[in-house]
This record gives sequence, C-alpha cells and structure tokens, in this order.
Amino acid sequence: MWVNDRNDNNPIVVINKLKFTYPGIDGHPPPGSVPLIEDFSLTLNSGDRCLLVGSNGAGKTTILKILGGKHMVDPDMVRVLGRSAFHDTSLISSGDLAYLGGEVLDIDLSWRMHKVSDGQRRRVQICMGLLKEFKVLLLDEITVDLDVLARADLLTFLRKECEEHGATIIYATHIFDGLENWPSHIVYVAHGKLQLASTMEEVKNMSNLSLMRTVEQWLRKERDEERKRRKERKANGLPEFDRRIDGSRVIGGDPVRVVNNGWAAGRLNSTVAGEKNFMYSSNRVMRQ
Ligand SMILES: Nc1ncnc2c1ncn2[C@@H]1O[C@H](COP(=O)(O)OP(=O)(O)OP(=O)(O)O)[C@@H](O)[C@H]1O
Repeated sequence: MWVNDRNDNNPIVVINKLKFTYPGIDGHPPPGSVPLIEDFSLTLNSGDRCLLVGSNGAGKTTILKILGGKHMVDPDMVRVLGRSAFHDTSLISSGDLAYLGGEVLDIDLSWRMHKVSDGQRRRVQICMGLLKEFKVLLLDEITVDLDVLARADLLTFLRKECEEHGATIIYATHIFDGLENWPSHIVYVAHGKLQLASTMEEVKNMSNLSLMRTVEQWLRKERDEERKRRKERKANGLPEFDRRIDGSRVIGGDPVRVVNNGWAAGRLNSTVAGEKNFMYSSNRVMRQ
C-alpha cells in the first residue's frame, strides 16, 4: 500500500504503528480499556493533500490532535518534519505545524464578534489560523459555515500552498462539496484503524463513483458489518456492544465538571462552555 511502500528521503509526516488510549483521571489509560487508535501507520510527503475520512467517532480528530502535539504519544510513533510534535513545542510556535479545528480558535466576544454571522466568524478564525506560513496544516472540518464561494477560494488557496510551497495538508471532513479533484491522497479510518490509504488516482481507478459516493459505499459496508457483528454477538448470548470503560470523566454532582478530557497535563487549552453547568472542555465531543 502507498503509505508503507513510499521511500522518500524526507517524509514530512510519519506515523509508525500509532497506539493511543485517552487517559483516565489519573493520567493513565483506564485498566481494561481497548486502545482507540491501534497499529496506524502513514507516511506523507511534501505537497501531499490528504483527505482523512471515516464515520463519526472513527478517530479522525484524535489522530489530528496527536499529530498536532495535543496528546502525548511515544516520540517514535509520530514524527512531523522529523520532530515529535508533543515534545518539540517549537513546531507549533514557529508556525511550521498548524492545527485548525472547529473550536480551537475561540473568539473573544469583546471583539464585537457577536455581531457577525457564524460564517463570518469562521472566516476570521480561518484567517487567523493561516496567518503564519505553515509547512504542515492539520484541518479538522473547518468549512462548515462557509458559503460556496468562500469554501472554493479556501480550497484553491490550500491547493496552491501545497503545489507552490510544498506544504502538506491533512484534512478531516464529512463535506465532499468541491473536493472531487482536491486531494492527492485519501485515508480512510474506521474504529481507529487504517482501512485504506491510496492516491486519489488509485481511488478513481477503484471506483467509477464520485468521491462522495465512494466514501458512502465504504461507510455503508462498515455499518453493515458492524450490525452483523452485533447480531452475532447477541445470538451467542454476548452483550451487543463492547463494555465501555469510562476513564476520563467525573460524573455526578451538580454542576458536572469534567476536569480531564484527555488533553495532556499542562497543555490544556480550556474553554468555558455555558455558565451554569459549566464543563472545562477543549473538545466539542465533551460538550453535551
Ligand atoms: N477527550 C476524550 N476523552 C475520551 N474519549 C474521547 C475524547 N475525545 C474523543 N473521545 C472518543 O474517541 C472516539 C473518537 O473520537 P474522534 O473525535 O477522534 O472521532 P472523529 O472520527 O473525529 O468523529 P467525528 O467525525 O464525529 O468528528 C469517540 O468514541 C469519542 O467519544
């Protein structure tokens, strides 16, 4: 497969047998927990535009956050520009590595940003995130509120950054509008495991369908297999779902306070969401 066979001298992103479990309240994976990401390997080179696809909860954001140095993993498991993103903070501070996710750039309401639309706010967030010249850009579905033109312009700009300046982009998204000819590579992840990593050309040779329909087909197959697995478990007298180990939440009391959501100690970038029953969370997943 392309990911493991490529032999470029200076790969920009190298993920090598990545294994990750969100830590519990004590900072360690809860006993008995199954790794969320397992045996995940991927190599990307300068100029690659990689689309990261998968169903809800597949682990896309987690992978992007690990690459962005927001979760600690063994330094040999993830190298960005030859360095460990978690341990080498200069990667982010220099702007060489940029992470742009839904909730990362919170806007201070005192900037009168409450008077603008969601899409206008999103544009400001994106502009701020792209102010510094980047070598590696991690995008976690950032185009949700953009109008068609703003989205098309952004995709063109990003493509140019890759083609003309050799930037490398990994973009996790569920929105395939205007993406048909944008990526150079597609990576499909399911249940934290790599299912497919191919060039766009290979994906087109594999399927006559549009990119969106091709991905839809993959996800449908995944869902059908999951349903079959659950049915078989049930027939064998086993619980339909695997036992869930809740390690990173403190539940109970009023108000409910989540004090550890899996971000590495000392690097928590908290957002107070809501006033009454507030949660400390830097991840929208935890805001319920
Ligand atoms: N901070 C956290 N602590 C514990 N579990 C988490 C945390 N963040 C995410 N998870 C769990 O990890 C799994 C993968 O989540 P992740 O956000 O990486 O998926 P995703 O592929 O980005 O999903 P989506 O497409 O819905 O954004 C989910 O089951 C989620 O509940």
